[in-house]
Amino acid sequence: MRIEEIRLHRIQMPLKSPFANRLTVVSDRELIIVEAFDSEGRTGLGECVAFSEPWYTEETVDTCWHVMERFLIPLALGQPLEHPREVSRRFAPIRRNHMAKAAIEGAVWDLYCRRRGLSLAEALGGTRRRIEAGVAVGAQLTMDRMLGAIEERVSEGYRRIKVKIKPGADLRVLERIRGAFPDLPLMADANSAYTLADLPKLKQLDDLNLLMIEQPLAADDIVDHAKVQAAIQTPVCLDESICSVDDARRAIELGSCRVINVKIGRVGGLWEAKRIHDLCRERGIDLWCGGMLEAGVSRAHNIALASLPHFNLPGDISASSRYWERDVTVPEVTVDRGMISVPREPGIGVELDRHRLDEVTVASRRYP
Ligand SMILES: O=C(O)CCC(=O)c1ccccc1C(=O)O
Ligand SMILES: [Mg+2]
Repeated sequence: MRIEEIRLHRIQMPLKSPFANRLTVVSDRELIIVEAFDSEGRTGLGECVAFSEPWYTEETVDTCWHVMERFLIPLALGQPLEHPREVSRRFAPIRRNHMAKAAIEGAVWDLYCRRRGLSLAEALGGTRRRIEAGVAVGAQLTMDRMLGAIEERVSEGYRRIKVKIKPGADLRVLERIRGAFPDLPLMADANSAYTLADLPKLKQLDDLNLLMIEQPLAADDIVDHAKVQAAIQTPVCLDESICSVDDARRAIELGSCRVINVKIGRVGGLWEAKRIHDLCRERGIDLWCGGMLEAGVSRAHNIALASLPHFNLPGDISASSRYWERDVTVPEVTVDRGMISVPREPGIGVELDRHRLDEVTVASRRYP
């Protein structure tokens, strides 16, 4: 197969309600939708999940557009590709820029699958027909609102709730939530809010029966996380620290985590994500698929990935309606008694809603 043309669409969509964590508040989500075309005019879809500002990783919508336009798209166009796994090899001369790479690679996967009449889940080795849905609740202004937001998600059927914590809003908040929902599968994401000096506080979380604590320490650390995991009973999950299968291997060897949250964008694509899946299965490390407040294209990629057998915990994969009044893809993703169906149509199983895409597009370009 040859990629003859690539189109980028920069979009901006308001979230139904702002999503707050300790680092930022996201109200308007900017994203880049990627279309890759073969010579027969078939299309594959990708989505770049970088944010407008570099608070989660160093990439932004602008840096991704630049890196795709200037470096990645020229490498992707023209030369024949046998299989999407070759894309990451072709991008290897470009350092990092994982979200930019994953966006193009994702479009190539979708195109490859549509050409072959395979669903993305099948092509990746997925075995589940339905996956468990979990949901993240953003920081709230008051405790009552937090409990109300959780109640709402629980009544929608979500199988696991994640809340954001930071110093000053951690133990007390979690105790209140635990008091109101004694049996709820509950976890906390710190987005690097703590240091080793907070170890006594992190130990106190052990009484709360949390599924895990996500990314307590720095985004670039795996050494101190090993000290935390050795000192506490609650499983440590790494998010920001894992940017490749090699990062995952080193973290596992050091004992830095018992769980990994894999995000396709953060690790540079589906192929790398699948390799992390295979490694976690071999080493007995729990695994789930994270979220990026994404639109329907990336959501569809996540669902296909999470159908692999070792995704053994509910991820941050929620219904389209969790974040969007109207998404750029159809059909929308729905949650039925806490489960999401894995599409069986060729490719990612969703199409662009052109009318909606046009409504939210701020810039489009085609290459070459
Ligand atoms: O529901 C989602 O899409 C994920 C919510 C979430 O926690 C998150 C959202 C944006 C960036 C980072 C994170 C995170 O997992 O740390
Ligand atoms: Mg996280």
